[in-house]
Amino acid sequence: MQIGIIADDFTGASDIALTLAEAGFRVAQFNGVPDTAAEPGLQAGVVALKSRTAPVDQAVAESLAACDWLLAQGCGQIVSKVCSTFDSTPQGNIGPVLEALAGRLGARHIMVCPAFPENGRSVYQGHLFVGDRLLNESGMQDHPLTPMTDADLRRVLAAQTRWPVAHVPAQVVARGSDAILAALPETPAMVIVDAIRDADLFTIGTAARDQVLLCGGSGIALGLPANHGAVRAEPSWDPVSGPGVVLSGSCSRATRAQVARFRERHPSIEVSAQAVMNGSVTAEKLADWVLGQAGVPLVYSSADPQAVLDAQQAFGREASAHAIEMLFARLACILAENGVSRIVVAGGETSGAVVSGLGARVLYIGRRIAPGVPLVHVQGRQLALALKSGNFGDEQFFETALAAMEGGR
Ligand SMILES: Nc1ncnc2c1ncn2[C@@H]1O[C@H](COP(=O)(O)OP(=O)(O)O)[C@@H](O)[C@H]1O
Ligand SMILES: O=C(O)[C@@H](O)C(=O)COP(=O)(O)O
Repeated sequence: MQIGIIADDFTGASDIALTLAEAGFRVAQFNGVPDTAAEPGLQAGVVALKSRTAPVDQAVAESLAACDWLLAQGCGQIVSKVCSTFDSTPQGNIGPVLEALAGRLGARHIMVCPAFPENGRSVYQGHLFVGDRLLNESGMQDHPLTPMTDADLRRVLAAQTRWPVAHVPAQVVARGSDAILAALPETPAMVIVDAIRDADLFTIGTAARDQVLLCGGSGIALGLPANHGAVRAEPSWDPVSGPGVVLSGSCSRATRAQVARFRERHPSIEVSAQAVMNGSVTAEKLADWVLGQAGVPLVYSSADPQAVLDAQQAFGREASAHAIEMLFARLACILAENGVSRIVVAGGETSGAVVSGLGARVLYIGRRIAPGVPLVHVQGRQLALALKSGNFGDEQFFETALAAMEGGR
């Protein structure tokens, strides 16, 4: 393997795995740190962790374990994959994880760029935009676990690390990869690099040829396979048919619109945090309901910011999130055991829980359903998944994903 990715959540992992696959690399997603060697012939491995919201010590330990495994597979470059909206808790895992990885790898500079222009995330003058809004006005300020209230990435990162945080502005990036390298400070630093177009990310990829450690969203990987001579290609997909289900634990704006649309045309059931916490809803009861439906049903806990806030005030932020995630994990496990073979999941934390519930250790990446979301196939099983990041996909995403799994559109 040449490039190793440590992803802080599962949707993010499949997002960057798609970028690498489309750039022509043979890639697999590993859910958690594997305890055996990877199959031969892979050029990139993505280790998916559920560390974005974990306590700092745990996130650091898991990231180092992932790094060690990737180094043992031969990787010469490590990418720490974070969200394109730079999601982190107020305690902040991104800075401490990068410090630890830099220590392990001997990195002096860490270029940091979460831009994903195709999905509207751009970094300009150190600030992160979602479309034409600053991050803190994009809806991310209401995220259930990682509210983002500051768009200045230099300030966000500086609050999480003892390292100096430098900045390479768009004007320098536009001058090319040598200009980026020349702009890196002489002393060790984390460096926010602006990118507003894919072309900027390709330039950053070229500049990063000899950098042992990088940090970013999936866009940071756009130009990396070309450094190894890879040529762009569409990943292949073997169709999977059979019963399907949509599981949505994401409360992000895009997901709520997708839920609203899907509900109009398909059987659906809402799960409230209250019902999960008082035990009146269980995975077993939900599975009975799902398996009794004609067509593809939707189970969702997706709720607006006020409902989420009410639940958090009543039961606690972590406790309500954890209980809902465990419900989806158990539900997915029962459904797969009963023949459900197409599962669309909305939400990064939710996807982590579901994939763990399914006991899926290795995922192969198929073609794209939407920017940042590939079809994925669980190794050794007739089971297709789509792990959709909260804010990705258009309103028809769920229907598109289910059809794409069967080979159609
Ligand atoms: N109704 C709800 N009330 C409180 N928390 C919720 C509710 N529904 C989902 N959650 C929690 O919110 C979090 C959503 O995060 P995630 O799945 O990563 O979605 P996204 O990709 O949109 O960020 C999960 O931990 C989930 O369990
Ligand atoms: O970079 C991104 O935006 C995604 O790859 C990602 O990490 C999304 O996280 P969630 O919104 O929590 O699914």
